[in-house]
Amino acid sequence: MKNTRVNVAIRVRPLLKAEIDRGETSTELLSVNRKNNTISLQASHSGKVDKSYTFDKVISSEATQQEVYDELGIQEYVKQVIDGYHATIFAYGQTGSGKTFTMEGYNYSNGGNSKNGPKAQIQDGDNIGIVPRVISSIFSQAEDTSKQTGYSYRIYCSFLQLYQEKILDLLNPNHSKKAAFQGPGLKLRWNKLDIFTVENLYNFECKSPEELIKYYHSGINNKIMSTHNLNNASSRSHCVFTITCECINPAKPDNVVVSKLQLVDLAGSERANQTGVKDQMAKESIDINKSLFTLRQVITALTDAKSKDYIPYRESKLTCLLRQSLGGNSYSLMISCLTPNDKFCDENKSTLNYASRASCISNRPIKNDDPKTKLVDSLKKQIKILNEELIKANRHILDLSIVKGQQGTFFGSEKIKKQFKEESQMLLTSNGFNPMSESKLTVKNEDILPPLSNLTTPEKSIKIRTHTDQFYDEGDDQHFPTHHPSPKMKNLKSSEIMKQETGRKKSTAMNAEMSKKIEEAKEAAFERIMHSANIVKEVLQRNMSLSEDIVKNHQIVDELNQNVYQLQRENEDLRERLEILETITGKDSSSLMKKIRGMTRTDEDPEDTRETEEKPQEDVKEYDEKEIMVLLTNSDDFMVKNKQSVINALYRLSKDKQILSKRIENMEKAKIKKSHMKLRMTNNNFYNPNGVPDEKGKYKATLDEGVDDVEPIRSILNEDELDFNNKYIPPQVRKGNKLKLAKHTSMKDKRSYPYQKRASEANHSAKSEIKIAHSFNYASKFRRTRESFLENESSENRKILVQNDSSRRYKPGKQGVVEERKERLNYSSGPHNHNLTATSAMNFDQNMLYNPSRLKKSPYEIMGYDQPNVVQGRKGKLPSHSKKFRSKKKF
Ligand SMILES: Nc1ncnc2c1ncn2[C@@H]1O[C@H](COP(=O)(O)OP(=O)(O)OP(=O)(O)O)[C@@H](O)[C@H]1O
Repeated sequence: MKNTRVNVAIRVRPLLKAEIDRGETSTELLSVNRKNNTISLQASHSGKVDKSYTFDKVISSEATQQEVYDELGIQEYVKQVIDGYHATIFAYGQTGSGKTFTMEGYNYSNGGNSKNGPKAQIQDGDNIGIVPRVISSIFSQAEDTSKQTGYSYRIYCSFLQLYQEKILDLLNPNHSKKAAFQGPGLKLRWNKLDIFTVENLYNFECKSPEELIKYYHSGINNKIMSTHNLNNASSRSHCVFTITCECINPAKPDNVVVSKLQLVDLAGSERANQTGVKDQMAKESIDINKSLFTLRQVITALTDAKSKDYIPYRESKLTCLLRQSLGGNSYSLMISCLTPNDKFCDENKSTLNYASRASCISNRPIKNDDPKTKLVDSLKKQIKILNEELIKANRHILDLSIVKGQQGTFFGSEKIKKQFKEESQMLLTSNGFNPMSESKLTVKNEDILPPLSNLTTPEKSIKIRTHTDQFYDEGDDQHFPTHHPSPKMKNLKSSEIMKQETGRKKSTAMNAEMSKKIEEAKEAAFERIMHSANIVKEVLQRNMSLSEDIVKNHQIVDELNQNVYQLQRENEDLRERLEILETITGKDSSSLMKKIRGMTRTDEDPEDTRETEEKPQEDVKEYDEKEIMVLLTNSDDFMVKNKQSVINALYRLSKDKQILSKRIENMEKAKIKKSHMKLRMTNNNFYNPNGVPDEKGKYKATLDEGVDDVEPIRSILNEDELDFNNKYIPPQVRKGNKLKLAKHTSMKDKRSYPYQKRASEANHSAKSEIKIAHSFNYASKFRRTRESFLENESSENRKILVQNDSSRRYKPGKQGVVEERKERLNYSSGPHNHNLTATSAMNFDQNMLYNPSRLKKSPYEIMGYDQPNVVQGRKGKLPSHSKKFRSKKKF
């Protein structure tokens, strides 16, 4: 198994005729060097190179489809699949950048009344893209390999689209019906190895390229396309065409190798203000952006050493489907498409950044052998190792048997036993033993010596002699007849014995002297060695301390790089969150973006900075959005506050939006009932964003039961910003600041309890009153937020938005001047009535929200968190709305 990177190629499309007609330009913002495979991005119109990137392949706009196919080495990927490996080719980039053109290459009709939008005009020719070329190539490659190896191949195909997080089968006719879009779609299952498979997906066997391409074309016709400002035929779903290849070896018919080639055409990221999409298409756009956001998170996590432990594959079905392609066992190629249009410099930069990150992802392709065959192979390997061990053991027994002069008992297969017996017989005969005297040689611990076969010949002979001498001294006549001393010794005369004795003494003395000298020499040598070893040790120690220093320095550099990288990531995160904000609110955040860019840019683009400085600061206390701006512009710790304030703003906006829609609904009902406007408030209006119930357990309603506020901004929240109920946790609470949490809880209790007590005494549904008050709070808060939005809207939009706001009972004005205060609803209230007059509600509203000093001190405001103020008043009384009372009252 070898590691391989995800290969990344860049393709820049030419400027389209429609773009030229609109007067859009491509003023070398992207300069492509096809030779070096580099692409540089120039800082807007300044001519300065902003950043230069190098990829595996960079293809400029004039390249033909055939050149793209050849230069990207698509044939190689097909070959890997034939050889039994998985491969993935996917196109990535913003909308209209040429992904579908690269993968399919067909022209699209102009949509019209067609059910699924523009239709592909299937044609053959030079313009066909990667998939049709792969289809014709895979069969020919399979045939060639089959001729060489004798293997046979079976080819299958499946085609799915991921539309609004639903998997739909493009080859299943039922899935192209409208009902299918409303259904749950196909299920995604995964196994222990985290391999995801789509349940019940049609998989057709194809005998020829014609059959395969027929299925591909029928799938293309079923996919959902639409027209928007940036693309006449824009994919509204991510499409995955999978070619499965089964390879059968006739010698091992049970071993079927199954490999897959995934060809993915992703939908492009898009901005609502550029594409001009509305209604259903706007929803599609949010889903596309969400899944691409997760894809980018996966790419980031795979290349970030810190977050490698958790890769968020499961957060989107798209990333589940690409699990094996990114950080998995597949050969992968990412084709990042760019548009040369100057307008999309930021989008191109983002694409290039993620492409360059993706090129650092490493995959581990493995051959997809049949699991049974894999097991058999591994068992065979084990048997081989065990046989080798057995041979070693037998050799050991053989050596011992020679030493003892006996035939040993050998182990293993008959063949091995026979081989060793013959060898041992030969050796015993050559050493003068009787090979026939076979005995059971028991191997004791002390017998286990290093195998003699491993030693060189002289050593071997010495060893054998040592053992034989040992037996000789013991006088083992029977087994060592040729070496037995007794007969010779008996025949020696005494003088000869004497001579031998003297000679032996002399030689012993000489030997002793020699051994003394040797010992001395040894000691001297040892000292010298020790001295040298000490020097080496010192040098090594010095080296070690030096290398430690180097490692430390590297760590410091790494940390610094990490910090820089982190800042860049946060900056990009912010941009993306703003995009999502823009998609949610339908509002152009480009002015905000400009400011942020102005903030982060220090040395360049003085124009932007000036613009930020010149814009007068407005009353920050009055408007939430301006509060954010102040945070953004004045903060030292820019990134942290910036992120938090954007989250707060998103959070408030999403809440306000939902509350407003509820409010509108209620008001509509009220209108119908004319004289008896009963505001039946359900628990839904009442919520406790921190999920902390009061001590009486009265405030059980949580975000989950009430408005599901987190969902629209969920994708931009980090794990640690949500509690186990998936609720957003404000930073102060998250940090475990118990004091603040306690204060926050007790204040809420103080304010709520007397009111409830009073309500129960009066047999009055305080709850519903509180809820109404909340509802009004929301409405007016929304109004304030809306006012700030309206300021930036064109007069036309402003008019429409104001008209649409059916809950607009208060005219815009500073510090809550209620102009329609006189309005009384024809509706009675009393202690036994479960409802509350609109006047009372207005009073709550006025009292609680339009007193700026109170607002300023609200704990929720201090915490940067938008909690509706719980009704506050004197015990047992409804809070007064008189000016006098209002001015006295304080938190
Ligand atoms: N290399 C190219 N040469 C000529 N025309 C191209 C090239 N690339 C793209 N185009 C044209 O640009 C337009 C947009 O391309 P395409 O539909 O492939 O974009 P896309 O990235 O798939 O967009 P979306 O994400 O919205 O589906 C099409 O009209 C296509 O024909």
